[in-house]
Amino acid sequence: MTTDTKNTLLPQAVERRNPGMALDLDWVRRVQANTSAIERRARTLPGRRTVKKDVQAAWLCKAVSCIDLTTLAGDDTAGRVHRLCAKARQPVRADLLDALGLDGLTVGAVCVYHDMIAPAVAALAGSGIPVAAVSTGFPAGLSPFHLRVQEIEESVKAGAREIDIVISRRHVLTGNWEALYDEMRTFRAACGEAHVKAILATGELGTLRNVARAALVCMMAGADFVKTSTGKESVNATLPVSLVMIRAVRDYFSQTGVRIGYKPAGGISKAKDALTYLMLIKEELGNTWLSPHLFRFGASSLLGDIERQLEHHVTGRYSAAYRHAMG
Ligand SMILES: O=C[C@H](O)COP(=O)(O)O
Repeated sequence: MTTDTKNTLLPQAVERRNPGMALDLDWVRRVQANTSAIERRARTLPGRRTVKKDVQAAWLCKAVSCIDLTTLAGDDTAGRVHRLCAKARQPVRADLLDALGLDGLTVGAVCVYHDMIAPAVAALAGSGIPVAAVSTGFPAGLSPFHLRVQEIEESVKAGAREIDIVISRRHVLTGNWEALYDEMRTFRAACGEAHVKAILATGELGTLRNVARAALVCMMAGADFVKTSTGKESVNATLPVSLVMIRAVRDYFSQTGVRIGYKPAGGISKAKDALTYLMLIKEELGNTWLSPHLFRFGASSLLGDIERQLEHHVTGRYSAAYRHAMG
């Protein structure tokens, strides 16, 4: 992979949405997941394919451009969100960026709870960085349905350009694909022009087959992205789950010609893990998906480790982690 020709990784205009399609239950029921084969393939990924030096630095910058820089804590304040947004605008120190030959670099989005949209929108004004809001009774998604829909509408009105919804896990666990489809369809309609990411909460779906089927149904109902986790489940993003979801994205593309984005989220905090995910995307989906339009990391602390690695690449030294702290 090379860096973009103009040496900038700044936000670009948004491309085509997923229009969705009618629910195709035959297709959903045909979907299987060979757990042992998937786990075997996942075990081959970390550390096997390494990229070195300049290429690695370019990949790490690409990873930064794909981060949904996230704060989803009960004690979030406008001050914390302002600091996070300052980091989103300039995720890597200017001297490091210079040494890496990049003119511009931002993260993909800033992801917050509904109440923090206004300070985030204000702090990101003019940057082109979208605000993503978690809505629909995040993280459990168990508030009354009409309130979940209303929350989306309020978040869009407050300026969120991306909405991360949580699905009702029980629809998956009971195989009620019609209910999941209708729910997702309603959420997507409430989003209007805002892009919608469907959080599957894969750690609570029981089986990889359920993960594959849930991803497919959400795509049929118009999800622009499928996302693994809220970050609040006991098991969040994993490589086997990612393989299953990425292959669902690939199948959906081959059947419909529509590209859906993928967002692993929760527990991704190391630069080397980010590289593994980028390799996985490249190998399974191809270079087109290595773009913030089609790939995001949901992460609160990944950026700090990537910046440390980039600093090491440029200066040959590591500084203490607190020098790259946020919040
Ligand atoms: O969607 C993003 C996650 O909530 C972030 O999870 P993390 O704090 O484990 O990086």
